Amino acid sequence: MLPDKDGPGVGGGQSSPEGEDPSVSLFRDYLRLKTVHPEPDYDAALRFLDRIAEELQLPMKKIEVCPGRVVSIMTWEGTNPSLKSILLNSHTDVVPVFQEHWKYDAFSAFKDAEGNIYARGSQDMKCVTIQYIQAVRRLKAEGWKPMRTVHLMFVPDEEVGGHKGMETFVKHPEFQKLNIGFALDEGLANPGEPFTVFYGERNPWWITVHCPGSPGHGSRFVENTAAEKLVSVIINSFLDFREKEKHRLNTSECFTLGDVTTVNMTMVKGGVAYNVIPAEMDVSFDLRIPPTVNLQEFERQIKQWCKEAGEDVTYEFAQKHMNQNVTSTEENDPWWSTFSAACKAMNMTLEKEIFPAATDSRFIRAVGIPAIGFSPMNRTPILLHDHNEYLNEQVFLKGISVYERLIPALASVPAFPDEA
Ligand code: MET
Ligand SMILES: [Zn+2]
Ligand SMILES: [Zn+2]
Repeated sequence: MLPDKDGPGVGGGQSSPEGEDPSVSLFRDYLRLKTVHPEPDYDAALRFLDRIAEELQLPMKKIEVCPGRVVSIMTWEGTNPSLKSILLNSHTDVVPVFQEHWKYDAFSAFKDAEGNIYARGSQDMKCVTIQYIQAVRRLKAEGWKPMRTVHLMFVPDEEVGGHKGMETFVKHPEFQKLNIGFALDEGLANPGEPFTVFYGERNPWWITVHCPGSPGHGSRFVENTAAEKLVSVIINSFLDFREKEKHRLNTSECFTLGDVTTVNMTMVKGGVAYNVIPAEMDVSFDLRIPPTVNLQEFERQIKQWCKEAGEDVTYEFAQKHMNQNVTSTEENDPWWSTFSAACKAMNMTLEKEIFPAATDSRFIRAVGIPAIGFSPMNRTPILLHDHNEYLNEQVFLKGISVYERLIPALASVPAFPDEA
């Protein structure tokens, strides 16, 4: 089959490849925008979203949270706008690709004979962005109106830690003005029939351990070297702990990745020449810690590991998320019960988990707003950040219908006693 040569389509589907659902064409157009790190083309995404807002006839607000980093919000005002609103969140950026490992150009959104659409962002999370948009488009076309206001939010820089995106924006007065009661954000695919939903996340800690030591000539037995401390930190502490956690995950039937701590050594630095013993070596780790772990105790453990490696061994954090809020999935919680009942009514089975990586939901939960991570992709291998990331068009289309039911359900949650 020849690669698809159709140019970018338009939202209404005016230039869809023949026989293709216009929602699929719109999805593929969006996938072709190179919002890829390290230099995402955010302007292209903003132009795309501007056009959508115009088509949907929804007002769009843009807030530049940091230079060149704009959060945009399309607002569908509810019939009772004083009630708390519903947030449909998605990030616009995607992670880099190793093109040589891809079957197709990662930004061509090639669709194969089975309807699998290959592109960076097809699962993470451009699918969800377009699903929200198309669900809203259909609901508007049907003449339905929300009671609670619905905000569609498009955020930059999630994939690089959210510092110039959601982390900053949740503290902005414009965020508070949105008066959000409940948020939906990204989840993960599920290879089986059920859908996975995430009610919390592991805390990401990015840590660098500095190991100073005595320098000297590479031909001698110098005492107290940086390398000896580095080995002690790596082997006797972090990686030992890593093995224990891996064992805990592999021997427990009821654990998923989100229930244990992962540790990965991701960077090592140090040294200038073969024959010069360096005065310092640094090692960095990516840690992901479940919300059930006592973080103060865990940091004491890290401090102890460093101390055992040498009195002068220190550490610093590049990322240290401390908030452990999780979202209620009790049946008496009005948001959860509405969400789960709507899924049940569509015969969907849900698997509740802790998200193993990190999303912008952690910042939303940290300011006290309940958030559920959910990307409606079942029968789909988990391929986010991987080579040959794809999503089947039928799964994608089904997801639009899912939001077409979820949005009205959530926007109709009756006023709480404390709401105006
Ligand atoms: C820890 S910052 C978040 C970046 C990315 N989503 C990850 O989980 O690695
Ligand atoms: Zn994502
Ligand atoms: Zn991601």
